[in-house]
Amino acid sequence: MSSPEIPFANYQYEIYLRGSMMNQRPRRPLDWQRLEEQAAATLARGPWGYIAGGAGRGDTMRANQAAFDRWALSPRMLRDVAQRSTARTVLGTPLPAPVLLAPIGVQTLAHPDGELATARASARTGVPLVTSSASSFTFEEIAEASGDTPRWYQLYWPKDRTIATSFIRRAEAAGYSALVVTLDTWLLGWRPMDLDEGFLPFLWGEGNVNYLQDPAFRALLAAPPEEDMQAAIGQFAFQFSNPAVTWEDLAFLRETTELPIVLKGILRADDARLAAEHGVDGVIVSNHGGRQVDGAIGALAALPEVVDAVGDRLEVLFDSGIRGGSDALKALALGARAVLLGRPYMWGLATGGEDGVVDVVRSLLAELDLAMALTGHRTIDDVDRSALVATP
Ligand SMILES: Cc1cc2nc3c(=O)[nH]c(=O)nc-3n(C[C@H](O)[C@H](O)[C@H](O)COP(=O)(O)O)c2cc1C
Ligand SMILES: CCCCCCC(=O)C(=O)O
Repeated sequence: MSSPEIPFANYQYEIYLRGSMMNQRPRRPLDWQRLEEQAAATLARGPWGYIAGGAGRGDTMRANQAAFDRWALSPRMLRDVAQRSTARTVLGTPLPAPVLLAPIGVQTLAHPDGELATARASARTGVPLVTSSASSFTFEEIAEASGDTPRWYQLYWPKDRTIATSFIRRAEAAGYSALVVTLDTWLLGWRPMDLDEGFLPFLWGEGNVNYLQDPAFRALLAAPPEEDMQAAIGQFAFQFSNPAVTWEDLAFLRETTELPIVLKGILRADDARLAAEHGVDGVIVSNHGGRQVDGAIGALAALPEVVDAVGDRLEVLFDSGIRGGSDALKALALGARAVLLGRPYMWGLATGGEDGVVDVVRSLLAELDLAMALTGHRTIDDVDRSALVATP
């Protein structure tokens, strides 16, 4: 396990010390709302809309935030929190905290170093990155940049199984230790901000490097992409997603890899039970950050029923709406084994590249550590639903 550069609890004191002794202020706002505003001012309209935007009227994005407001932390006192740890093992891998960086595609939209910067930030903080199938650099390049920190690979399951198998083999060879299969984005949601701009970064433009360099993909082409890029991109657009997949197809993935398989996008107890019956190792309760079904349930509102249904059979992770340490603690208290951070690290990337992502991750870990301690818990395993009350 990689160790973070600075113990989380010391982070805020380091900031105060730098301010008072050296007159140095943080390079970027630590408040993520203000960081987001800075990112908005940094990015061009298309990339900004793509990253920040949601489906339809944005009701699901709002529901994600509202779901956190329905729970309040209920702090306990005098419980000796001097010695504590946020460490937790997730899918058999010890981590400094139950936090990962959610798969986010085409990160060069936010910064020219894209996923390489995020991967280096992952290496510096010990917080794993989940590399997207729609990454702007190859899985191999990103794996190398993430050093010894554990990393997971997210699959957008292609139509042709030879490509899926090739991607999985490449991910295994590059040292990814879990396979995340995203279930909620076989078709792209209705995204007015992108439609207004006519902006769809991952499908057109220069194509997807992971496909263009893949031997199984290239074998399907009449001419290599270097000779006929138009046809290669057409084939990529056709292959990229397979809306015909059903639960029965999971057997193929289970037979293809021994990596733990995690299904991302589960929002119901019955689907969670099906996941358990199909032999997967984990699920991520997520609505894709409100980017897919407008009017869908806030992701946190779905978490308790999924944990109650399958929490004793597989690991239940959570994303969609984490905007600070208290949010992470609420999700963990509701039974999430770990949480994934989404858009906020893109605001760090947009405003400060690798350092920007490091700052966002460190502030999340520091705030989580403090929220854990100030509510009277020494370890994450001590945190359960008794830490919460439902708000009236
Ligand atoms: C710009 C952007 C691109 C994304 N790309 C992917 C992707 O390639 N694969 C995936 O599984 N999820 C993707 N997601 C969804 C995230 O993994 C995660 O579910 C979501 O960001 C969580 O919501 P939040 O950012 O509001 O917390 C993307 C999200 C954003 C904002
Ligand atoms: C067929 C849809 C692919 C979407 C890839 C990127 C993504 O997940 C996003 O939310 O945008």
